[in-house]
Amino acid sequence: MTSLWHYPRVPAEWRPAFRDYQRRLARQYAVLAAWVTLIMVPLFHVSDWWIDPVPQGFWGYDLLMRLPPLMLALITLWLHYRRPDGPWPRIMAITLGLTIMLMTTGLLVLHHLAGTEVTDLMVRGLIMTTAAVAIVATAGIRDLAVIYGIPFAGLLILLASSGTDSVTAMGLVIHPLMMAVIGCIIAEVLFISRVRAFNDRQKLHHNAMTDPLTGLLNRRAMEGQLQVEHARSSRHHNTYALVMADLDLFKHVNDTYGHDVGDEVLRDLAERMRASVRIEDAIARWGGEEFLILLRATGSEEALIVAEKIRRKVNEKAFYAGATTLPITISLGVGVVDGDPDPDEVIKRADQALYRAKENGRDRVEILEQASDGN
Ligand SMILES: Nc1nc2c(ncn2[C@@H]2O[C@H](COP(=O)(O)OP(=O)(O)OP(=O)(O)O)[C@@H](O)[C@H]2O)c(=O)[nH]1
Repeated sequence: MTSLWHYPRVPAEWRPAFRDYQRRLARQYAVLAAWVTLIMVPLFHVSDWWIDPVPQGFWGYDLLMRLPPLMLALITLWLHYRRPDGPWPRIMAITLGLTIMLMTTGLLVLHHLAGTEVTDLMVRGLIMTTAAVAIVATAGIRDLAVIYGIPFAGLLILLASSGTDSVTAMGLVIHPLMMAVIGCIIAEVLFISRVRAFNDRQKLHHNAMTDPLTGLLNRRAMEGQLQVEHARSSRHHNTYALVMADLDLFKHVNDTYGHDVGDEVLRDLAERMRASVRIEDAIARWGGEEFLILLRATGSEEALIVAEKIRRKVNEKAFYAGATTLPITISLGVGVVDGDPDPDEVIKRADQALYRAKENGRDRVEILEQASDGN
C-alpha cells in the first residue's frame, strides 16, 4: 500500500512523457480558465453595478482592473487555436491565474482605500477567486507560490504602507489567506495523485510491452516498433537491419542443467545483447530462445559487425551454472530492408539467414541481403 507521506517521483526515463502529459493538462485548464474568465468577469462586473451597486465613479476603475484578465483570456484562446504546440500552456495558466488574483486584490485595495461600502463584497470576491484559481496550478504548490505569492505580498505591502491598522488589515486578509492555504493543499494533493496515476499507468504499459524474464521488449512491442521504423525508412529512404538470433542446442542446456539454469542463461544473454547495440536500437524476445534485434539507420556492413559482436560476446565469455561452465554459442541471421512492402519480408529474410547459419554449422552469422536471395 502506498504511504500517505510517501512523495511520489516520476522516474527519469518517464519524465519527458510526464512533461507532455502535464502540458496537455495545463492546456485544458488554461482554456477552461480562459472561458470561465470571459464569461464570469463581465457577469461580476454587471452584477456589481446592478445588484450590489458600486459607488459612483468606481464603475470605470473596476472595469479597468478587469480588462487585463479578459485580455489574457483572449490571448490564451488565440494560442489554443493558433499554436497547438509549444511551451505556452503552463505559462499562460500561471499568468492567467496570477492576473485574476491581481485583479481581485486590486479591487479590494481600491475599495478599501476609498472606504466604499462594497469592501466586504470584494473580500468575498477574493476568497472565491483564491479557491477558483487553484485549479490552474497543474504543478501543485510550485505554481501557486507565484499565483498566490505575488498578489498576497502586494496586498500586505499596500495595506501596511497605506497606514491601515493591523486589526482592520487582518480582518481583510485572514479569510482569503486561509483559503490560499486550502488551495495549496488541494492543488498539491491533486498533483501528487496525478503523479501516482501516471506512474501506475506507465508501469502497466511497461509490463504489457516487456518480456518478464529478460526485461527486453516482447513480440507485440517489437511489432509496433517495426511498423514505425519501416514507415520512417520508406519515407526517408534510409535502411534498417534486423538480426534474428537463436541460441545453439539450447534444449541440451535445459535438459542437462534444468530450466532455471536455462532462464539464467537467457537473462545473461539479454544483458550481453544490450551491451552490443546502440541505445536507439531495440531488442525483443521474439520466441522462446529466439531474439530479434532492430538496428536503426543501419546497412548490411554495420549489421554484420553488430551480429558478429554479439556472437563473440556469447562465445568468448563463459555462462555459468553454479561452478559449472556452460559452452554456449549463438547463431544469427541478418536481413536488411530493401524496398520491402512491409517489415514481415525483412523478418522472413533474417529468419532464413538464421536457418542458413544453423545449417552451416551454428555459431556463425549469415546474411540475406537481396529479396531474391531467399528464393
Ligand atoms: N529455460 C528456458 N528455456 C526455454 C525458454 N523458452 C524456450 N526454451 C527452450 O529452448 C529450447 C529450444 O530448443 P530447440 O528449438 O529444439 O532448439 P535448440 O536446442 O536450441 O537447437 P538449435 O536451435 O537447432 O540450435 C527448448 O528446450 C525450449 O524448452 C525459456 O523461457 N526458458
